[in-house]
Amino acid sequence: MAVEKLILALDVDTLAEAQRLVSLTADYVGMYKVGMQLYYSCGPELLSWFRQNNLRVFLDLKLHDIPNTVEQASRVLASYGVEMFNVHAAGGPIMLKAALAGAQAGAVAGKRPLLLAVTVLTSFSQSEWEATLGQKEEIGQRVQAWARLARQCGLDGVVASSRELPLIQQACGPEFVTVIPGIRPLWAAAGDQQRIMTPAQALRAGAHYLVVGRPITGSADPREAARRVAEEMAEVLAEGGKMRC
Ligand SMILES: O=C(O)c1cc(=O)[nH]c(=O)n1[C@@H]1O[C@H](COP(=O)(O)O)[C@@H](O)[C@H]1O
Repeated sequence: MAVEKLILALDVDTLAEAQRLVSLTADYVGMYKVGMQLYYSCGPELLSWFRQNNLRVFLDLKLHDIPNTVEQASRVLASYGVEMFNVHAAGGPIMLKAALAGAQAGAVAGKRPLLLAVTVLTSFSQSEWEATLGQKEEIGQRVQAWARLARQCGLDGVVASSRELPLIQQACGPEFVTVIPGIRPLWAAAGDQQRIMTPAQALRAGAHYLVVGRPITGSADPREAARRVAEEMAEVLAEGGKMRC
């Protein structure tokens, strides 16, 4: 059965390849992420295929520009009827509020997408963050500050690594949506991801959604890889269900 909290990152070049991955994984995956690679390659028309097939989409284009540009782009993205999309928290409060206004203006049938703020990319380690960007603070502190800012600006949640979940929850409460990439089952290679956790660890830490890409899409058997991730998640979710009873 599909795990609603599992988002598969369709980082491929063509709609045909995306469709192949969807047909292999639809039994296990709750939502699909369309990111820069697929969107820039195919254009917005590809989203109509997802709409026609009632597939939920996280449109990951990470907007970051002056407020007016982000507001107008957000209006356009919201009009595609996607479930969620994202902007960079580093754009600051005026840009974040402009993104929200744009999302509201583009809402389809009165329903706007969830708007998420990307915090510190999961590909940064603390040492690289300090050495290459000259940052002085802990990544966790920056993520927490940006999560708090996003919430104050009316956004629905953040994209962050699972390691920062306690700090985000402390600042923003348990309802603030957390979308967590940098997910690596024990059997998958980390690649360029630095701040990682397994699906089970991330769910136990309280993540609302997990984003998984290459461990599934780069596998020789994407269907089996998706099944294994979904099974690991379902076990933890079942534990949570028992605890609540
Ligand atoms: O916004 C994102 O989705 C995102 C933010 C982030 O900090 N780290 C991150 O990996 N992502 C995206 O999540 C996906 C992770 O893919 P894999 O590393 O292949 O599992 C990619 O499509 C990234 O673009």
